[in-house]
Amino acid sequence: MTTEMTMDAAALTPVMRQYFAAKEQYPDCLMFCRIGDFYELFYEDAILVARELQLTLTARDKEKKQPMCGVPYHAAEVYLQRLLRMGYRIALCEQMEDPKTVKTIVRREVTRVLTPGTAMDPTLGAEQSNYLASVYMKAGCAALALLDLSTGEFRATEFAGASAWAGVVDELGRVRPVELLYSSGGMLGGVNLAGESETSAGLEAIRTKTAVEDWVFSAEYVVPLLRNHFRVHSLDGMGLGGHEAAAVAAGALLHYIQKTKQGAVEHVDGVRYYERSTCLELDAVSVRNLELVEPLFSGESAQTTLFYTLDACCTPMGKRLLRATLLRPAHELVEIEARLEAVGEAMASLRLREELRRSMDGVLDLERLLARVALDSAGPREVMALAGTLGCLPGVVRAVGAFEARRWQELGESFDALEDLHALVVRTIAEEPPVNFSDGGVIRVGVDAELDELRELSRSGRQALVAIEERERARTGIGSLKVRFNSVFGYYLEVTKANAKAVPADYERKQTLVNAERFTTPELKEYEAKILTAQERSGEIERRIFAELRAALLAGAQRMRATARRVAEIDMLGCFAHLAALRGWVKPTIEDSGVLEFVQARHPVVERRMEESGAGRFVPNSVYLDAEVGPAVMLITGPNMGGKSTYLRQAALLVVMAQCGCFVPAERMRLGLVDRIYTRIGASDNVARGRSTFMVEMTETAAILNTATARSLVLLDEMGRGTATYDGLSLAWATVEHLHDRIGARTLFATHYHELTLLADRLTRLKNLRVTVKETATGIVFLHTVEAGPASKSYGIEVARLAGLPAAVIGRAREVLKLHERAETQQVRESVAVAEPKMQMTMFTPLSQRIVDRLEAADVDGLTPREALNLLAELQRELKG
Ligand SMILES: Nc1ncnc2c1ncn2[C@@H]1O[C@H](COP(=O)(O)OP(=O)(O)OP(=O)(O)O)[C@@H](O)[C@H]1O
Repeated sequence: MTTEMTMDAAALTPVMRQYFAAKEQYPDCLMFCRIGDFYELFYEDAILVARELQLTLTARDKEKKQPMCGVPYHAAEVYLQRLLRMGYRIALCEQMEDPKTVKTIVRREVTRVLTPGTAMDPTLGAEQSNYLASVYMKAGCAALALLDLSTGEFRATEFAGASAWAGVVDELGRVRPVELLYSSGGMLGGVNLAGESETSAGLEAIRTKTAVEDWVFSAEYVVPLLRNHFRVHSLDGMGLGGHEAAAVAAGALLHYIQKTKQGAVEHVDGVRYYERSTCLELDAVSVRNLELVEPLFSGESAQTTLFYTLDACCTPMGKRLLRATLLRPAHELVEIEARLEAVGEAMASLRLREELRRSMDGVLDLERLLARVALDSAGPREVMALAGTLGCLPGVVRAVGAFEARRWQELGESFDALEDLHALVVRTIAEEPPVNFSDGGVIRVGVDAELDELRELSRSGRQALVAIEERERARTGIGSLKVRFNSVFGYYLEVTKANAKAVPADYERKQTLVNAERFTTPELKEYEAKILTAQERSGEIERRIFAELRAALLAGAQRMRATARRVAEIDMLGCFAHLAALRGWVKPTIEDSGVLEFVQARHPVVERRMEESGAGRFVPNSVYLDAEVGPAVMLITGPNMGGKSTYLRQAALLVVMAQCGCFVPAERMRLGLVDRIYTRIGASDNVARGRSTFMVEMTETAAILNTATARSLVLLDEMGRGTATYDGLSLAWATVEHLHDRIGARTLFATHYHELTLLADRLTRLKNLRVTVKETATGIVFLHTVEAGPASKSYGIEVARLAGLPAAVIGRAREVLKLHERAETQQVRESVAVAEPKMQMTMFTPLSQRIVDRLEAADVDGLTPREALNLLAELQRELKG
């Protein structure tokens, strides 16, 4: 608030005083102040919102010192959502009394705070999540908690050691929360959240970062808070025992939800401790590079993602689980095999598979409907939709029961079909309830005797009115006379102006309009009172019964969420089976070894896109890697556009799919469990964020070399391209050696440096592969097959010719290339020699070292010419031996 505005505050109207009081409580929120039919904003908020939403800025006073703008109450939702999407926080300051009944100014209070992480965005896609995150760091340990209020999913994790914070940032980069909470006094606030470190891309993407008071982040405060909310004695059962930091992060989230008054959040009925090591780890860079769930560049079509290609799920829960699974594929043999077995069985029977998938046809978003019931934003129609979904569940269990695989059996046996809850809703709510409560008729006939009686009363009352209308028409002879109702005047008799003369003396005038006169009679008043009281009372009863129903449903929240999880898994496995059958995919063999083998495999996304666009057929390829006995490193050379990147990505995607429990597009695949996939692929768009491409590349490479294990899969594409040729070559060279000698990870290394292919002579577990081309009279044709051996030449100039570079430039480039190749061959011979440690040693035998020492010791200035000549002769003698 500026000084000028504070001064104004002294002479404020009562409404403005209320406004300032609210604003003081929620200084970081845009204050939407309800005044009559509008939400009004004032001062800086008004200026900002008018600009962001292109609203007209007005003022409350003549001098224009109190800027103001507003949006109509009934259309506010759209505006609020737009601001939330921009990352703003909003406080709703509502009228707490009915203006009609209050003589003085109505009381106003902030009833709810909307923030990107707490508000439900109605346009949120079924497969998307709306995570609110919170981070907490204490000595050597960094914790992260995530909550999706739209489904009730709530989990927390911890990272330890020197790279604990990097772990949190990486997880944030993968999960992409919309809002992040951190301790206002914590070190994170100042240092890392400002986005200073190289690894903070995960943080930069989060628009809304909210500082929460420091004291909230303490076990003393949050542990009882969590225990009370979940109604448990100890948090150990949720896996939080011994994970105090994770509990603190989770507790801070719960505190925030309560502080921002999100209403009843019974559907948030537990928090789960999770560990990343139980899954195949994918860092944020790889998730992005491999386009697992989002296209590489935002705004591009999502059709390039693995998620898009694999999503044949029938339910929103299935879609969300598929997406989450792609980000965290399994790393346990037993788990993966259980899924593959289930998929295989469902794939084998078209009839049973179709029955299973059809059984989920009517299943809507159980978790989100439940969340709406909990947050009290569900109307009668939503509750009926929930019932519709509950009604489908017995069919789902039946369909699952037809299978024999262990996983299907487990899912079927633990499946709670929630028949009691379904029956309860159906028993209580009318078959086709109105959208709004005020219309009445939400509760089914027969549920409450008093309600039925009152309804009968108002029905007969309305019939009586029809009778009155008819009788009065006959009595007055006015054919157009009508009995009508409005909320201000109640029931009345309406007569057109022209007929006003014929009105009898016992009519009491109520209101005069341009064309008509309105009257009442004592009899009409009496019926009016009867009908209105009956309606009011039945409204009360309907609301009470609805609230009871809501409470009963919420009491079953935990069961519903457990069922939703089962539906999600059934759906995802059904989807995998469907794809396997449709596209002829095969079951991968998973084992505990260092092997990665696929035969005649295809890139699932590229293949599908080629099919859809009619761009020809994808050429299948094979690979064989074995970290234990070799070959562990494959060096892939070949022309641009030859298919190197596609080959690399294909390997990673197949590993991800297999470890998710999905069949794969190949003739055969054998996979020793992969603990982590690392990718360093192509140029990223970090340049736009002000970082050099080379710096990013080296940071990513450093992360790989420092953390990859013998069980990892490493993909390196075009390493070293961002710097001078020899720098790049040397770095790539040393990197390959390190991966080969020290780490022994399964590695695919695509490169333009042909010099590297010479490494195959020296590194026993390295092999060369090349993408092939056919040279024809008119130029080169890409065959896209991968075969053993190094590429014979670069073809870069050929590709440039295909791209349409002028003939003169192409000709000259060929000349320059020849010159360089001659010089380079020489240089490379030398570098191979240097790379051999043995040869390096021969430069410094003990003998020559003595000569060097003597030369170094000689006092050149003090030597006479004769002494110098003697020394020289002596040294020469020694050398000649
Ligand atoms: N096996 C394949 N079958 C059919 N088309 C393929 C195959 N592999 C790649 N392609 C197509 O060839 C084109 C080039 O592939 P890719 O980008 O993988 O080549 P590259 O060798 O990595 O090129 P650069 O070195 O320029 O990055 C892409 O359009 C891709 O769809």
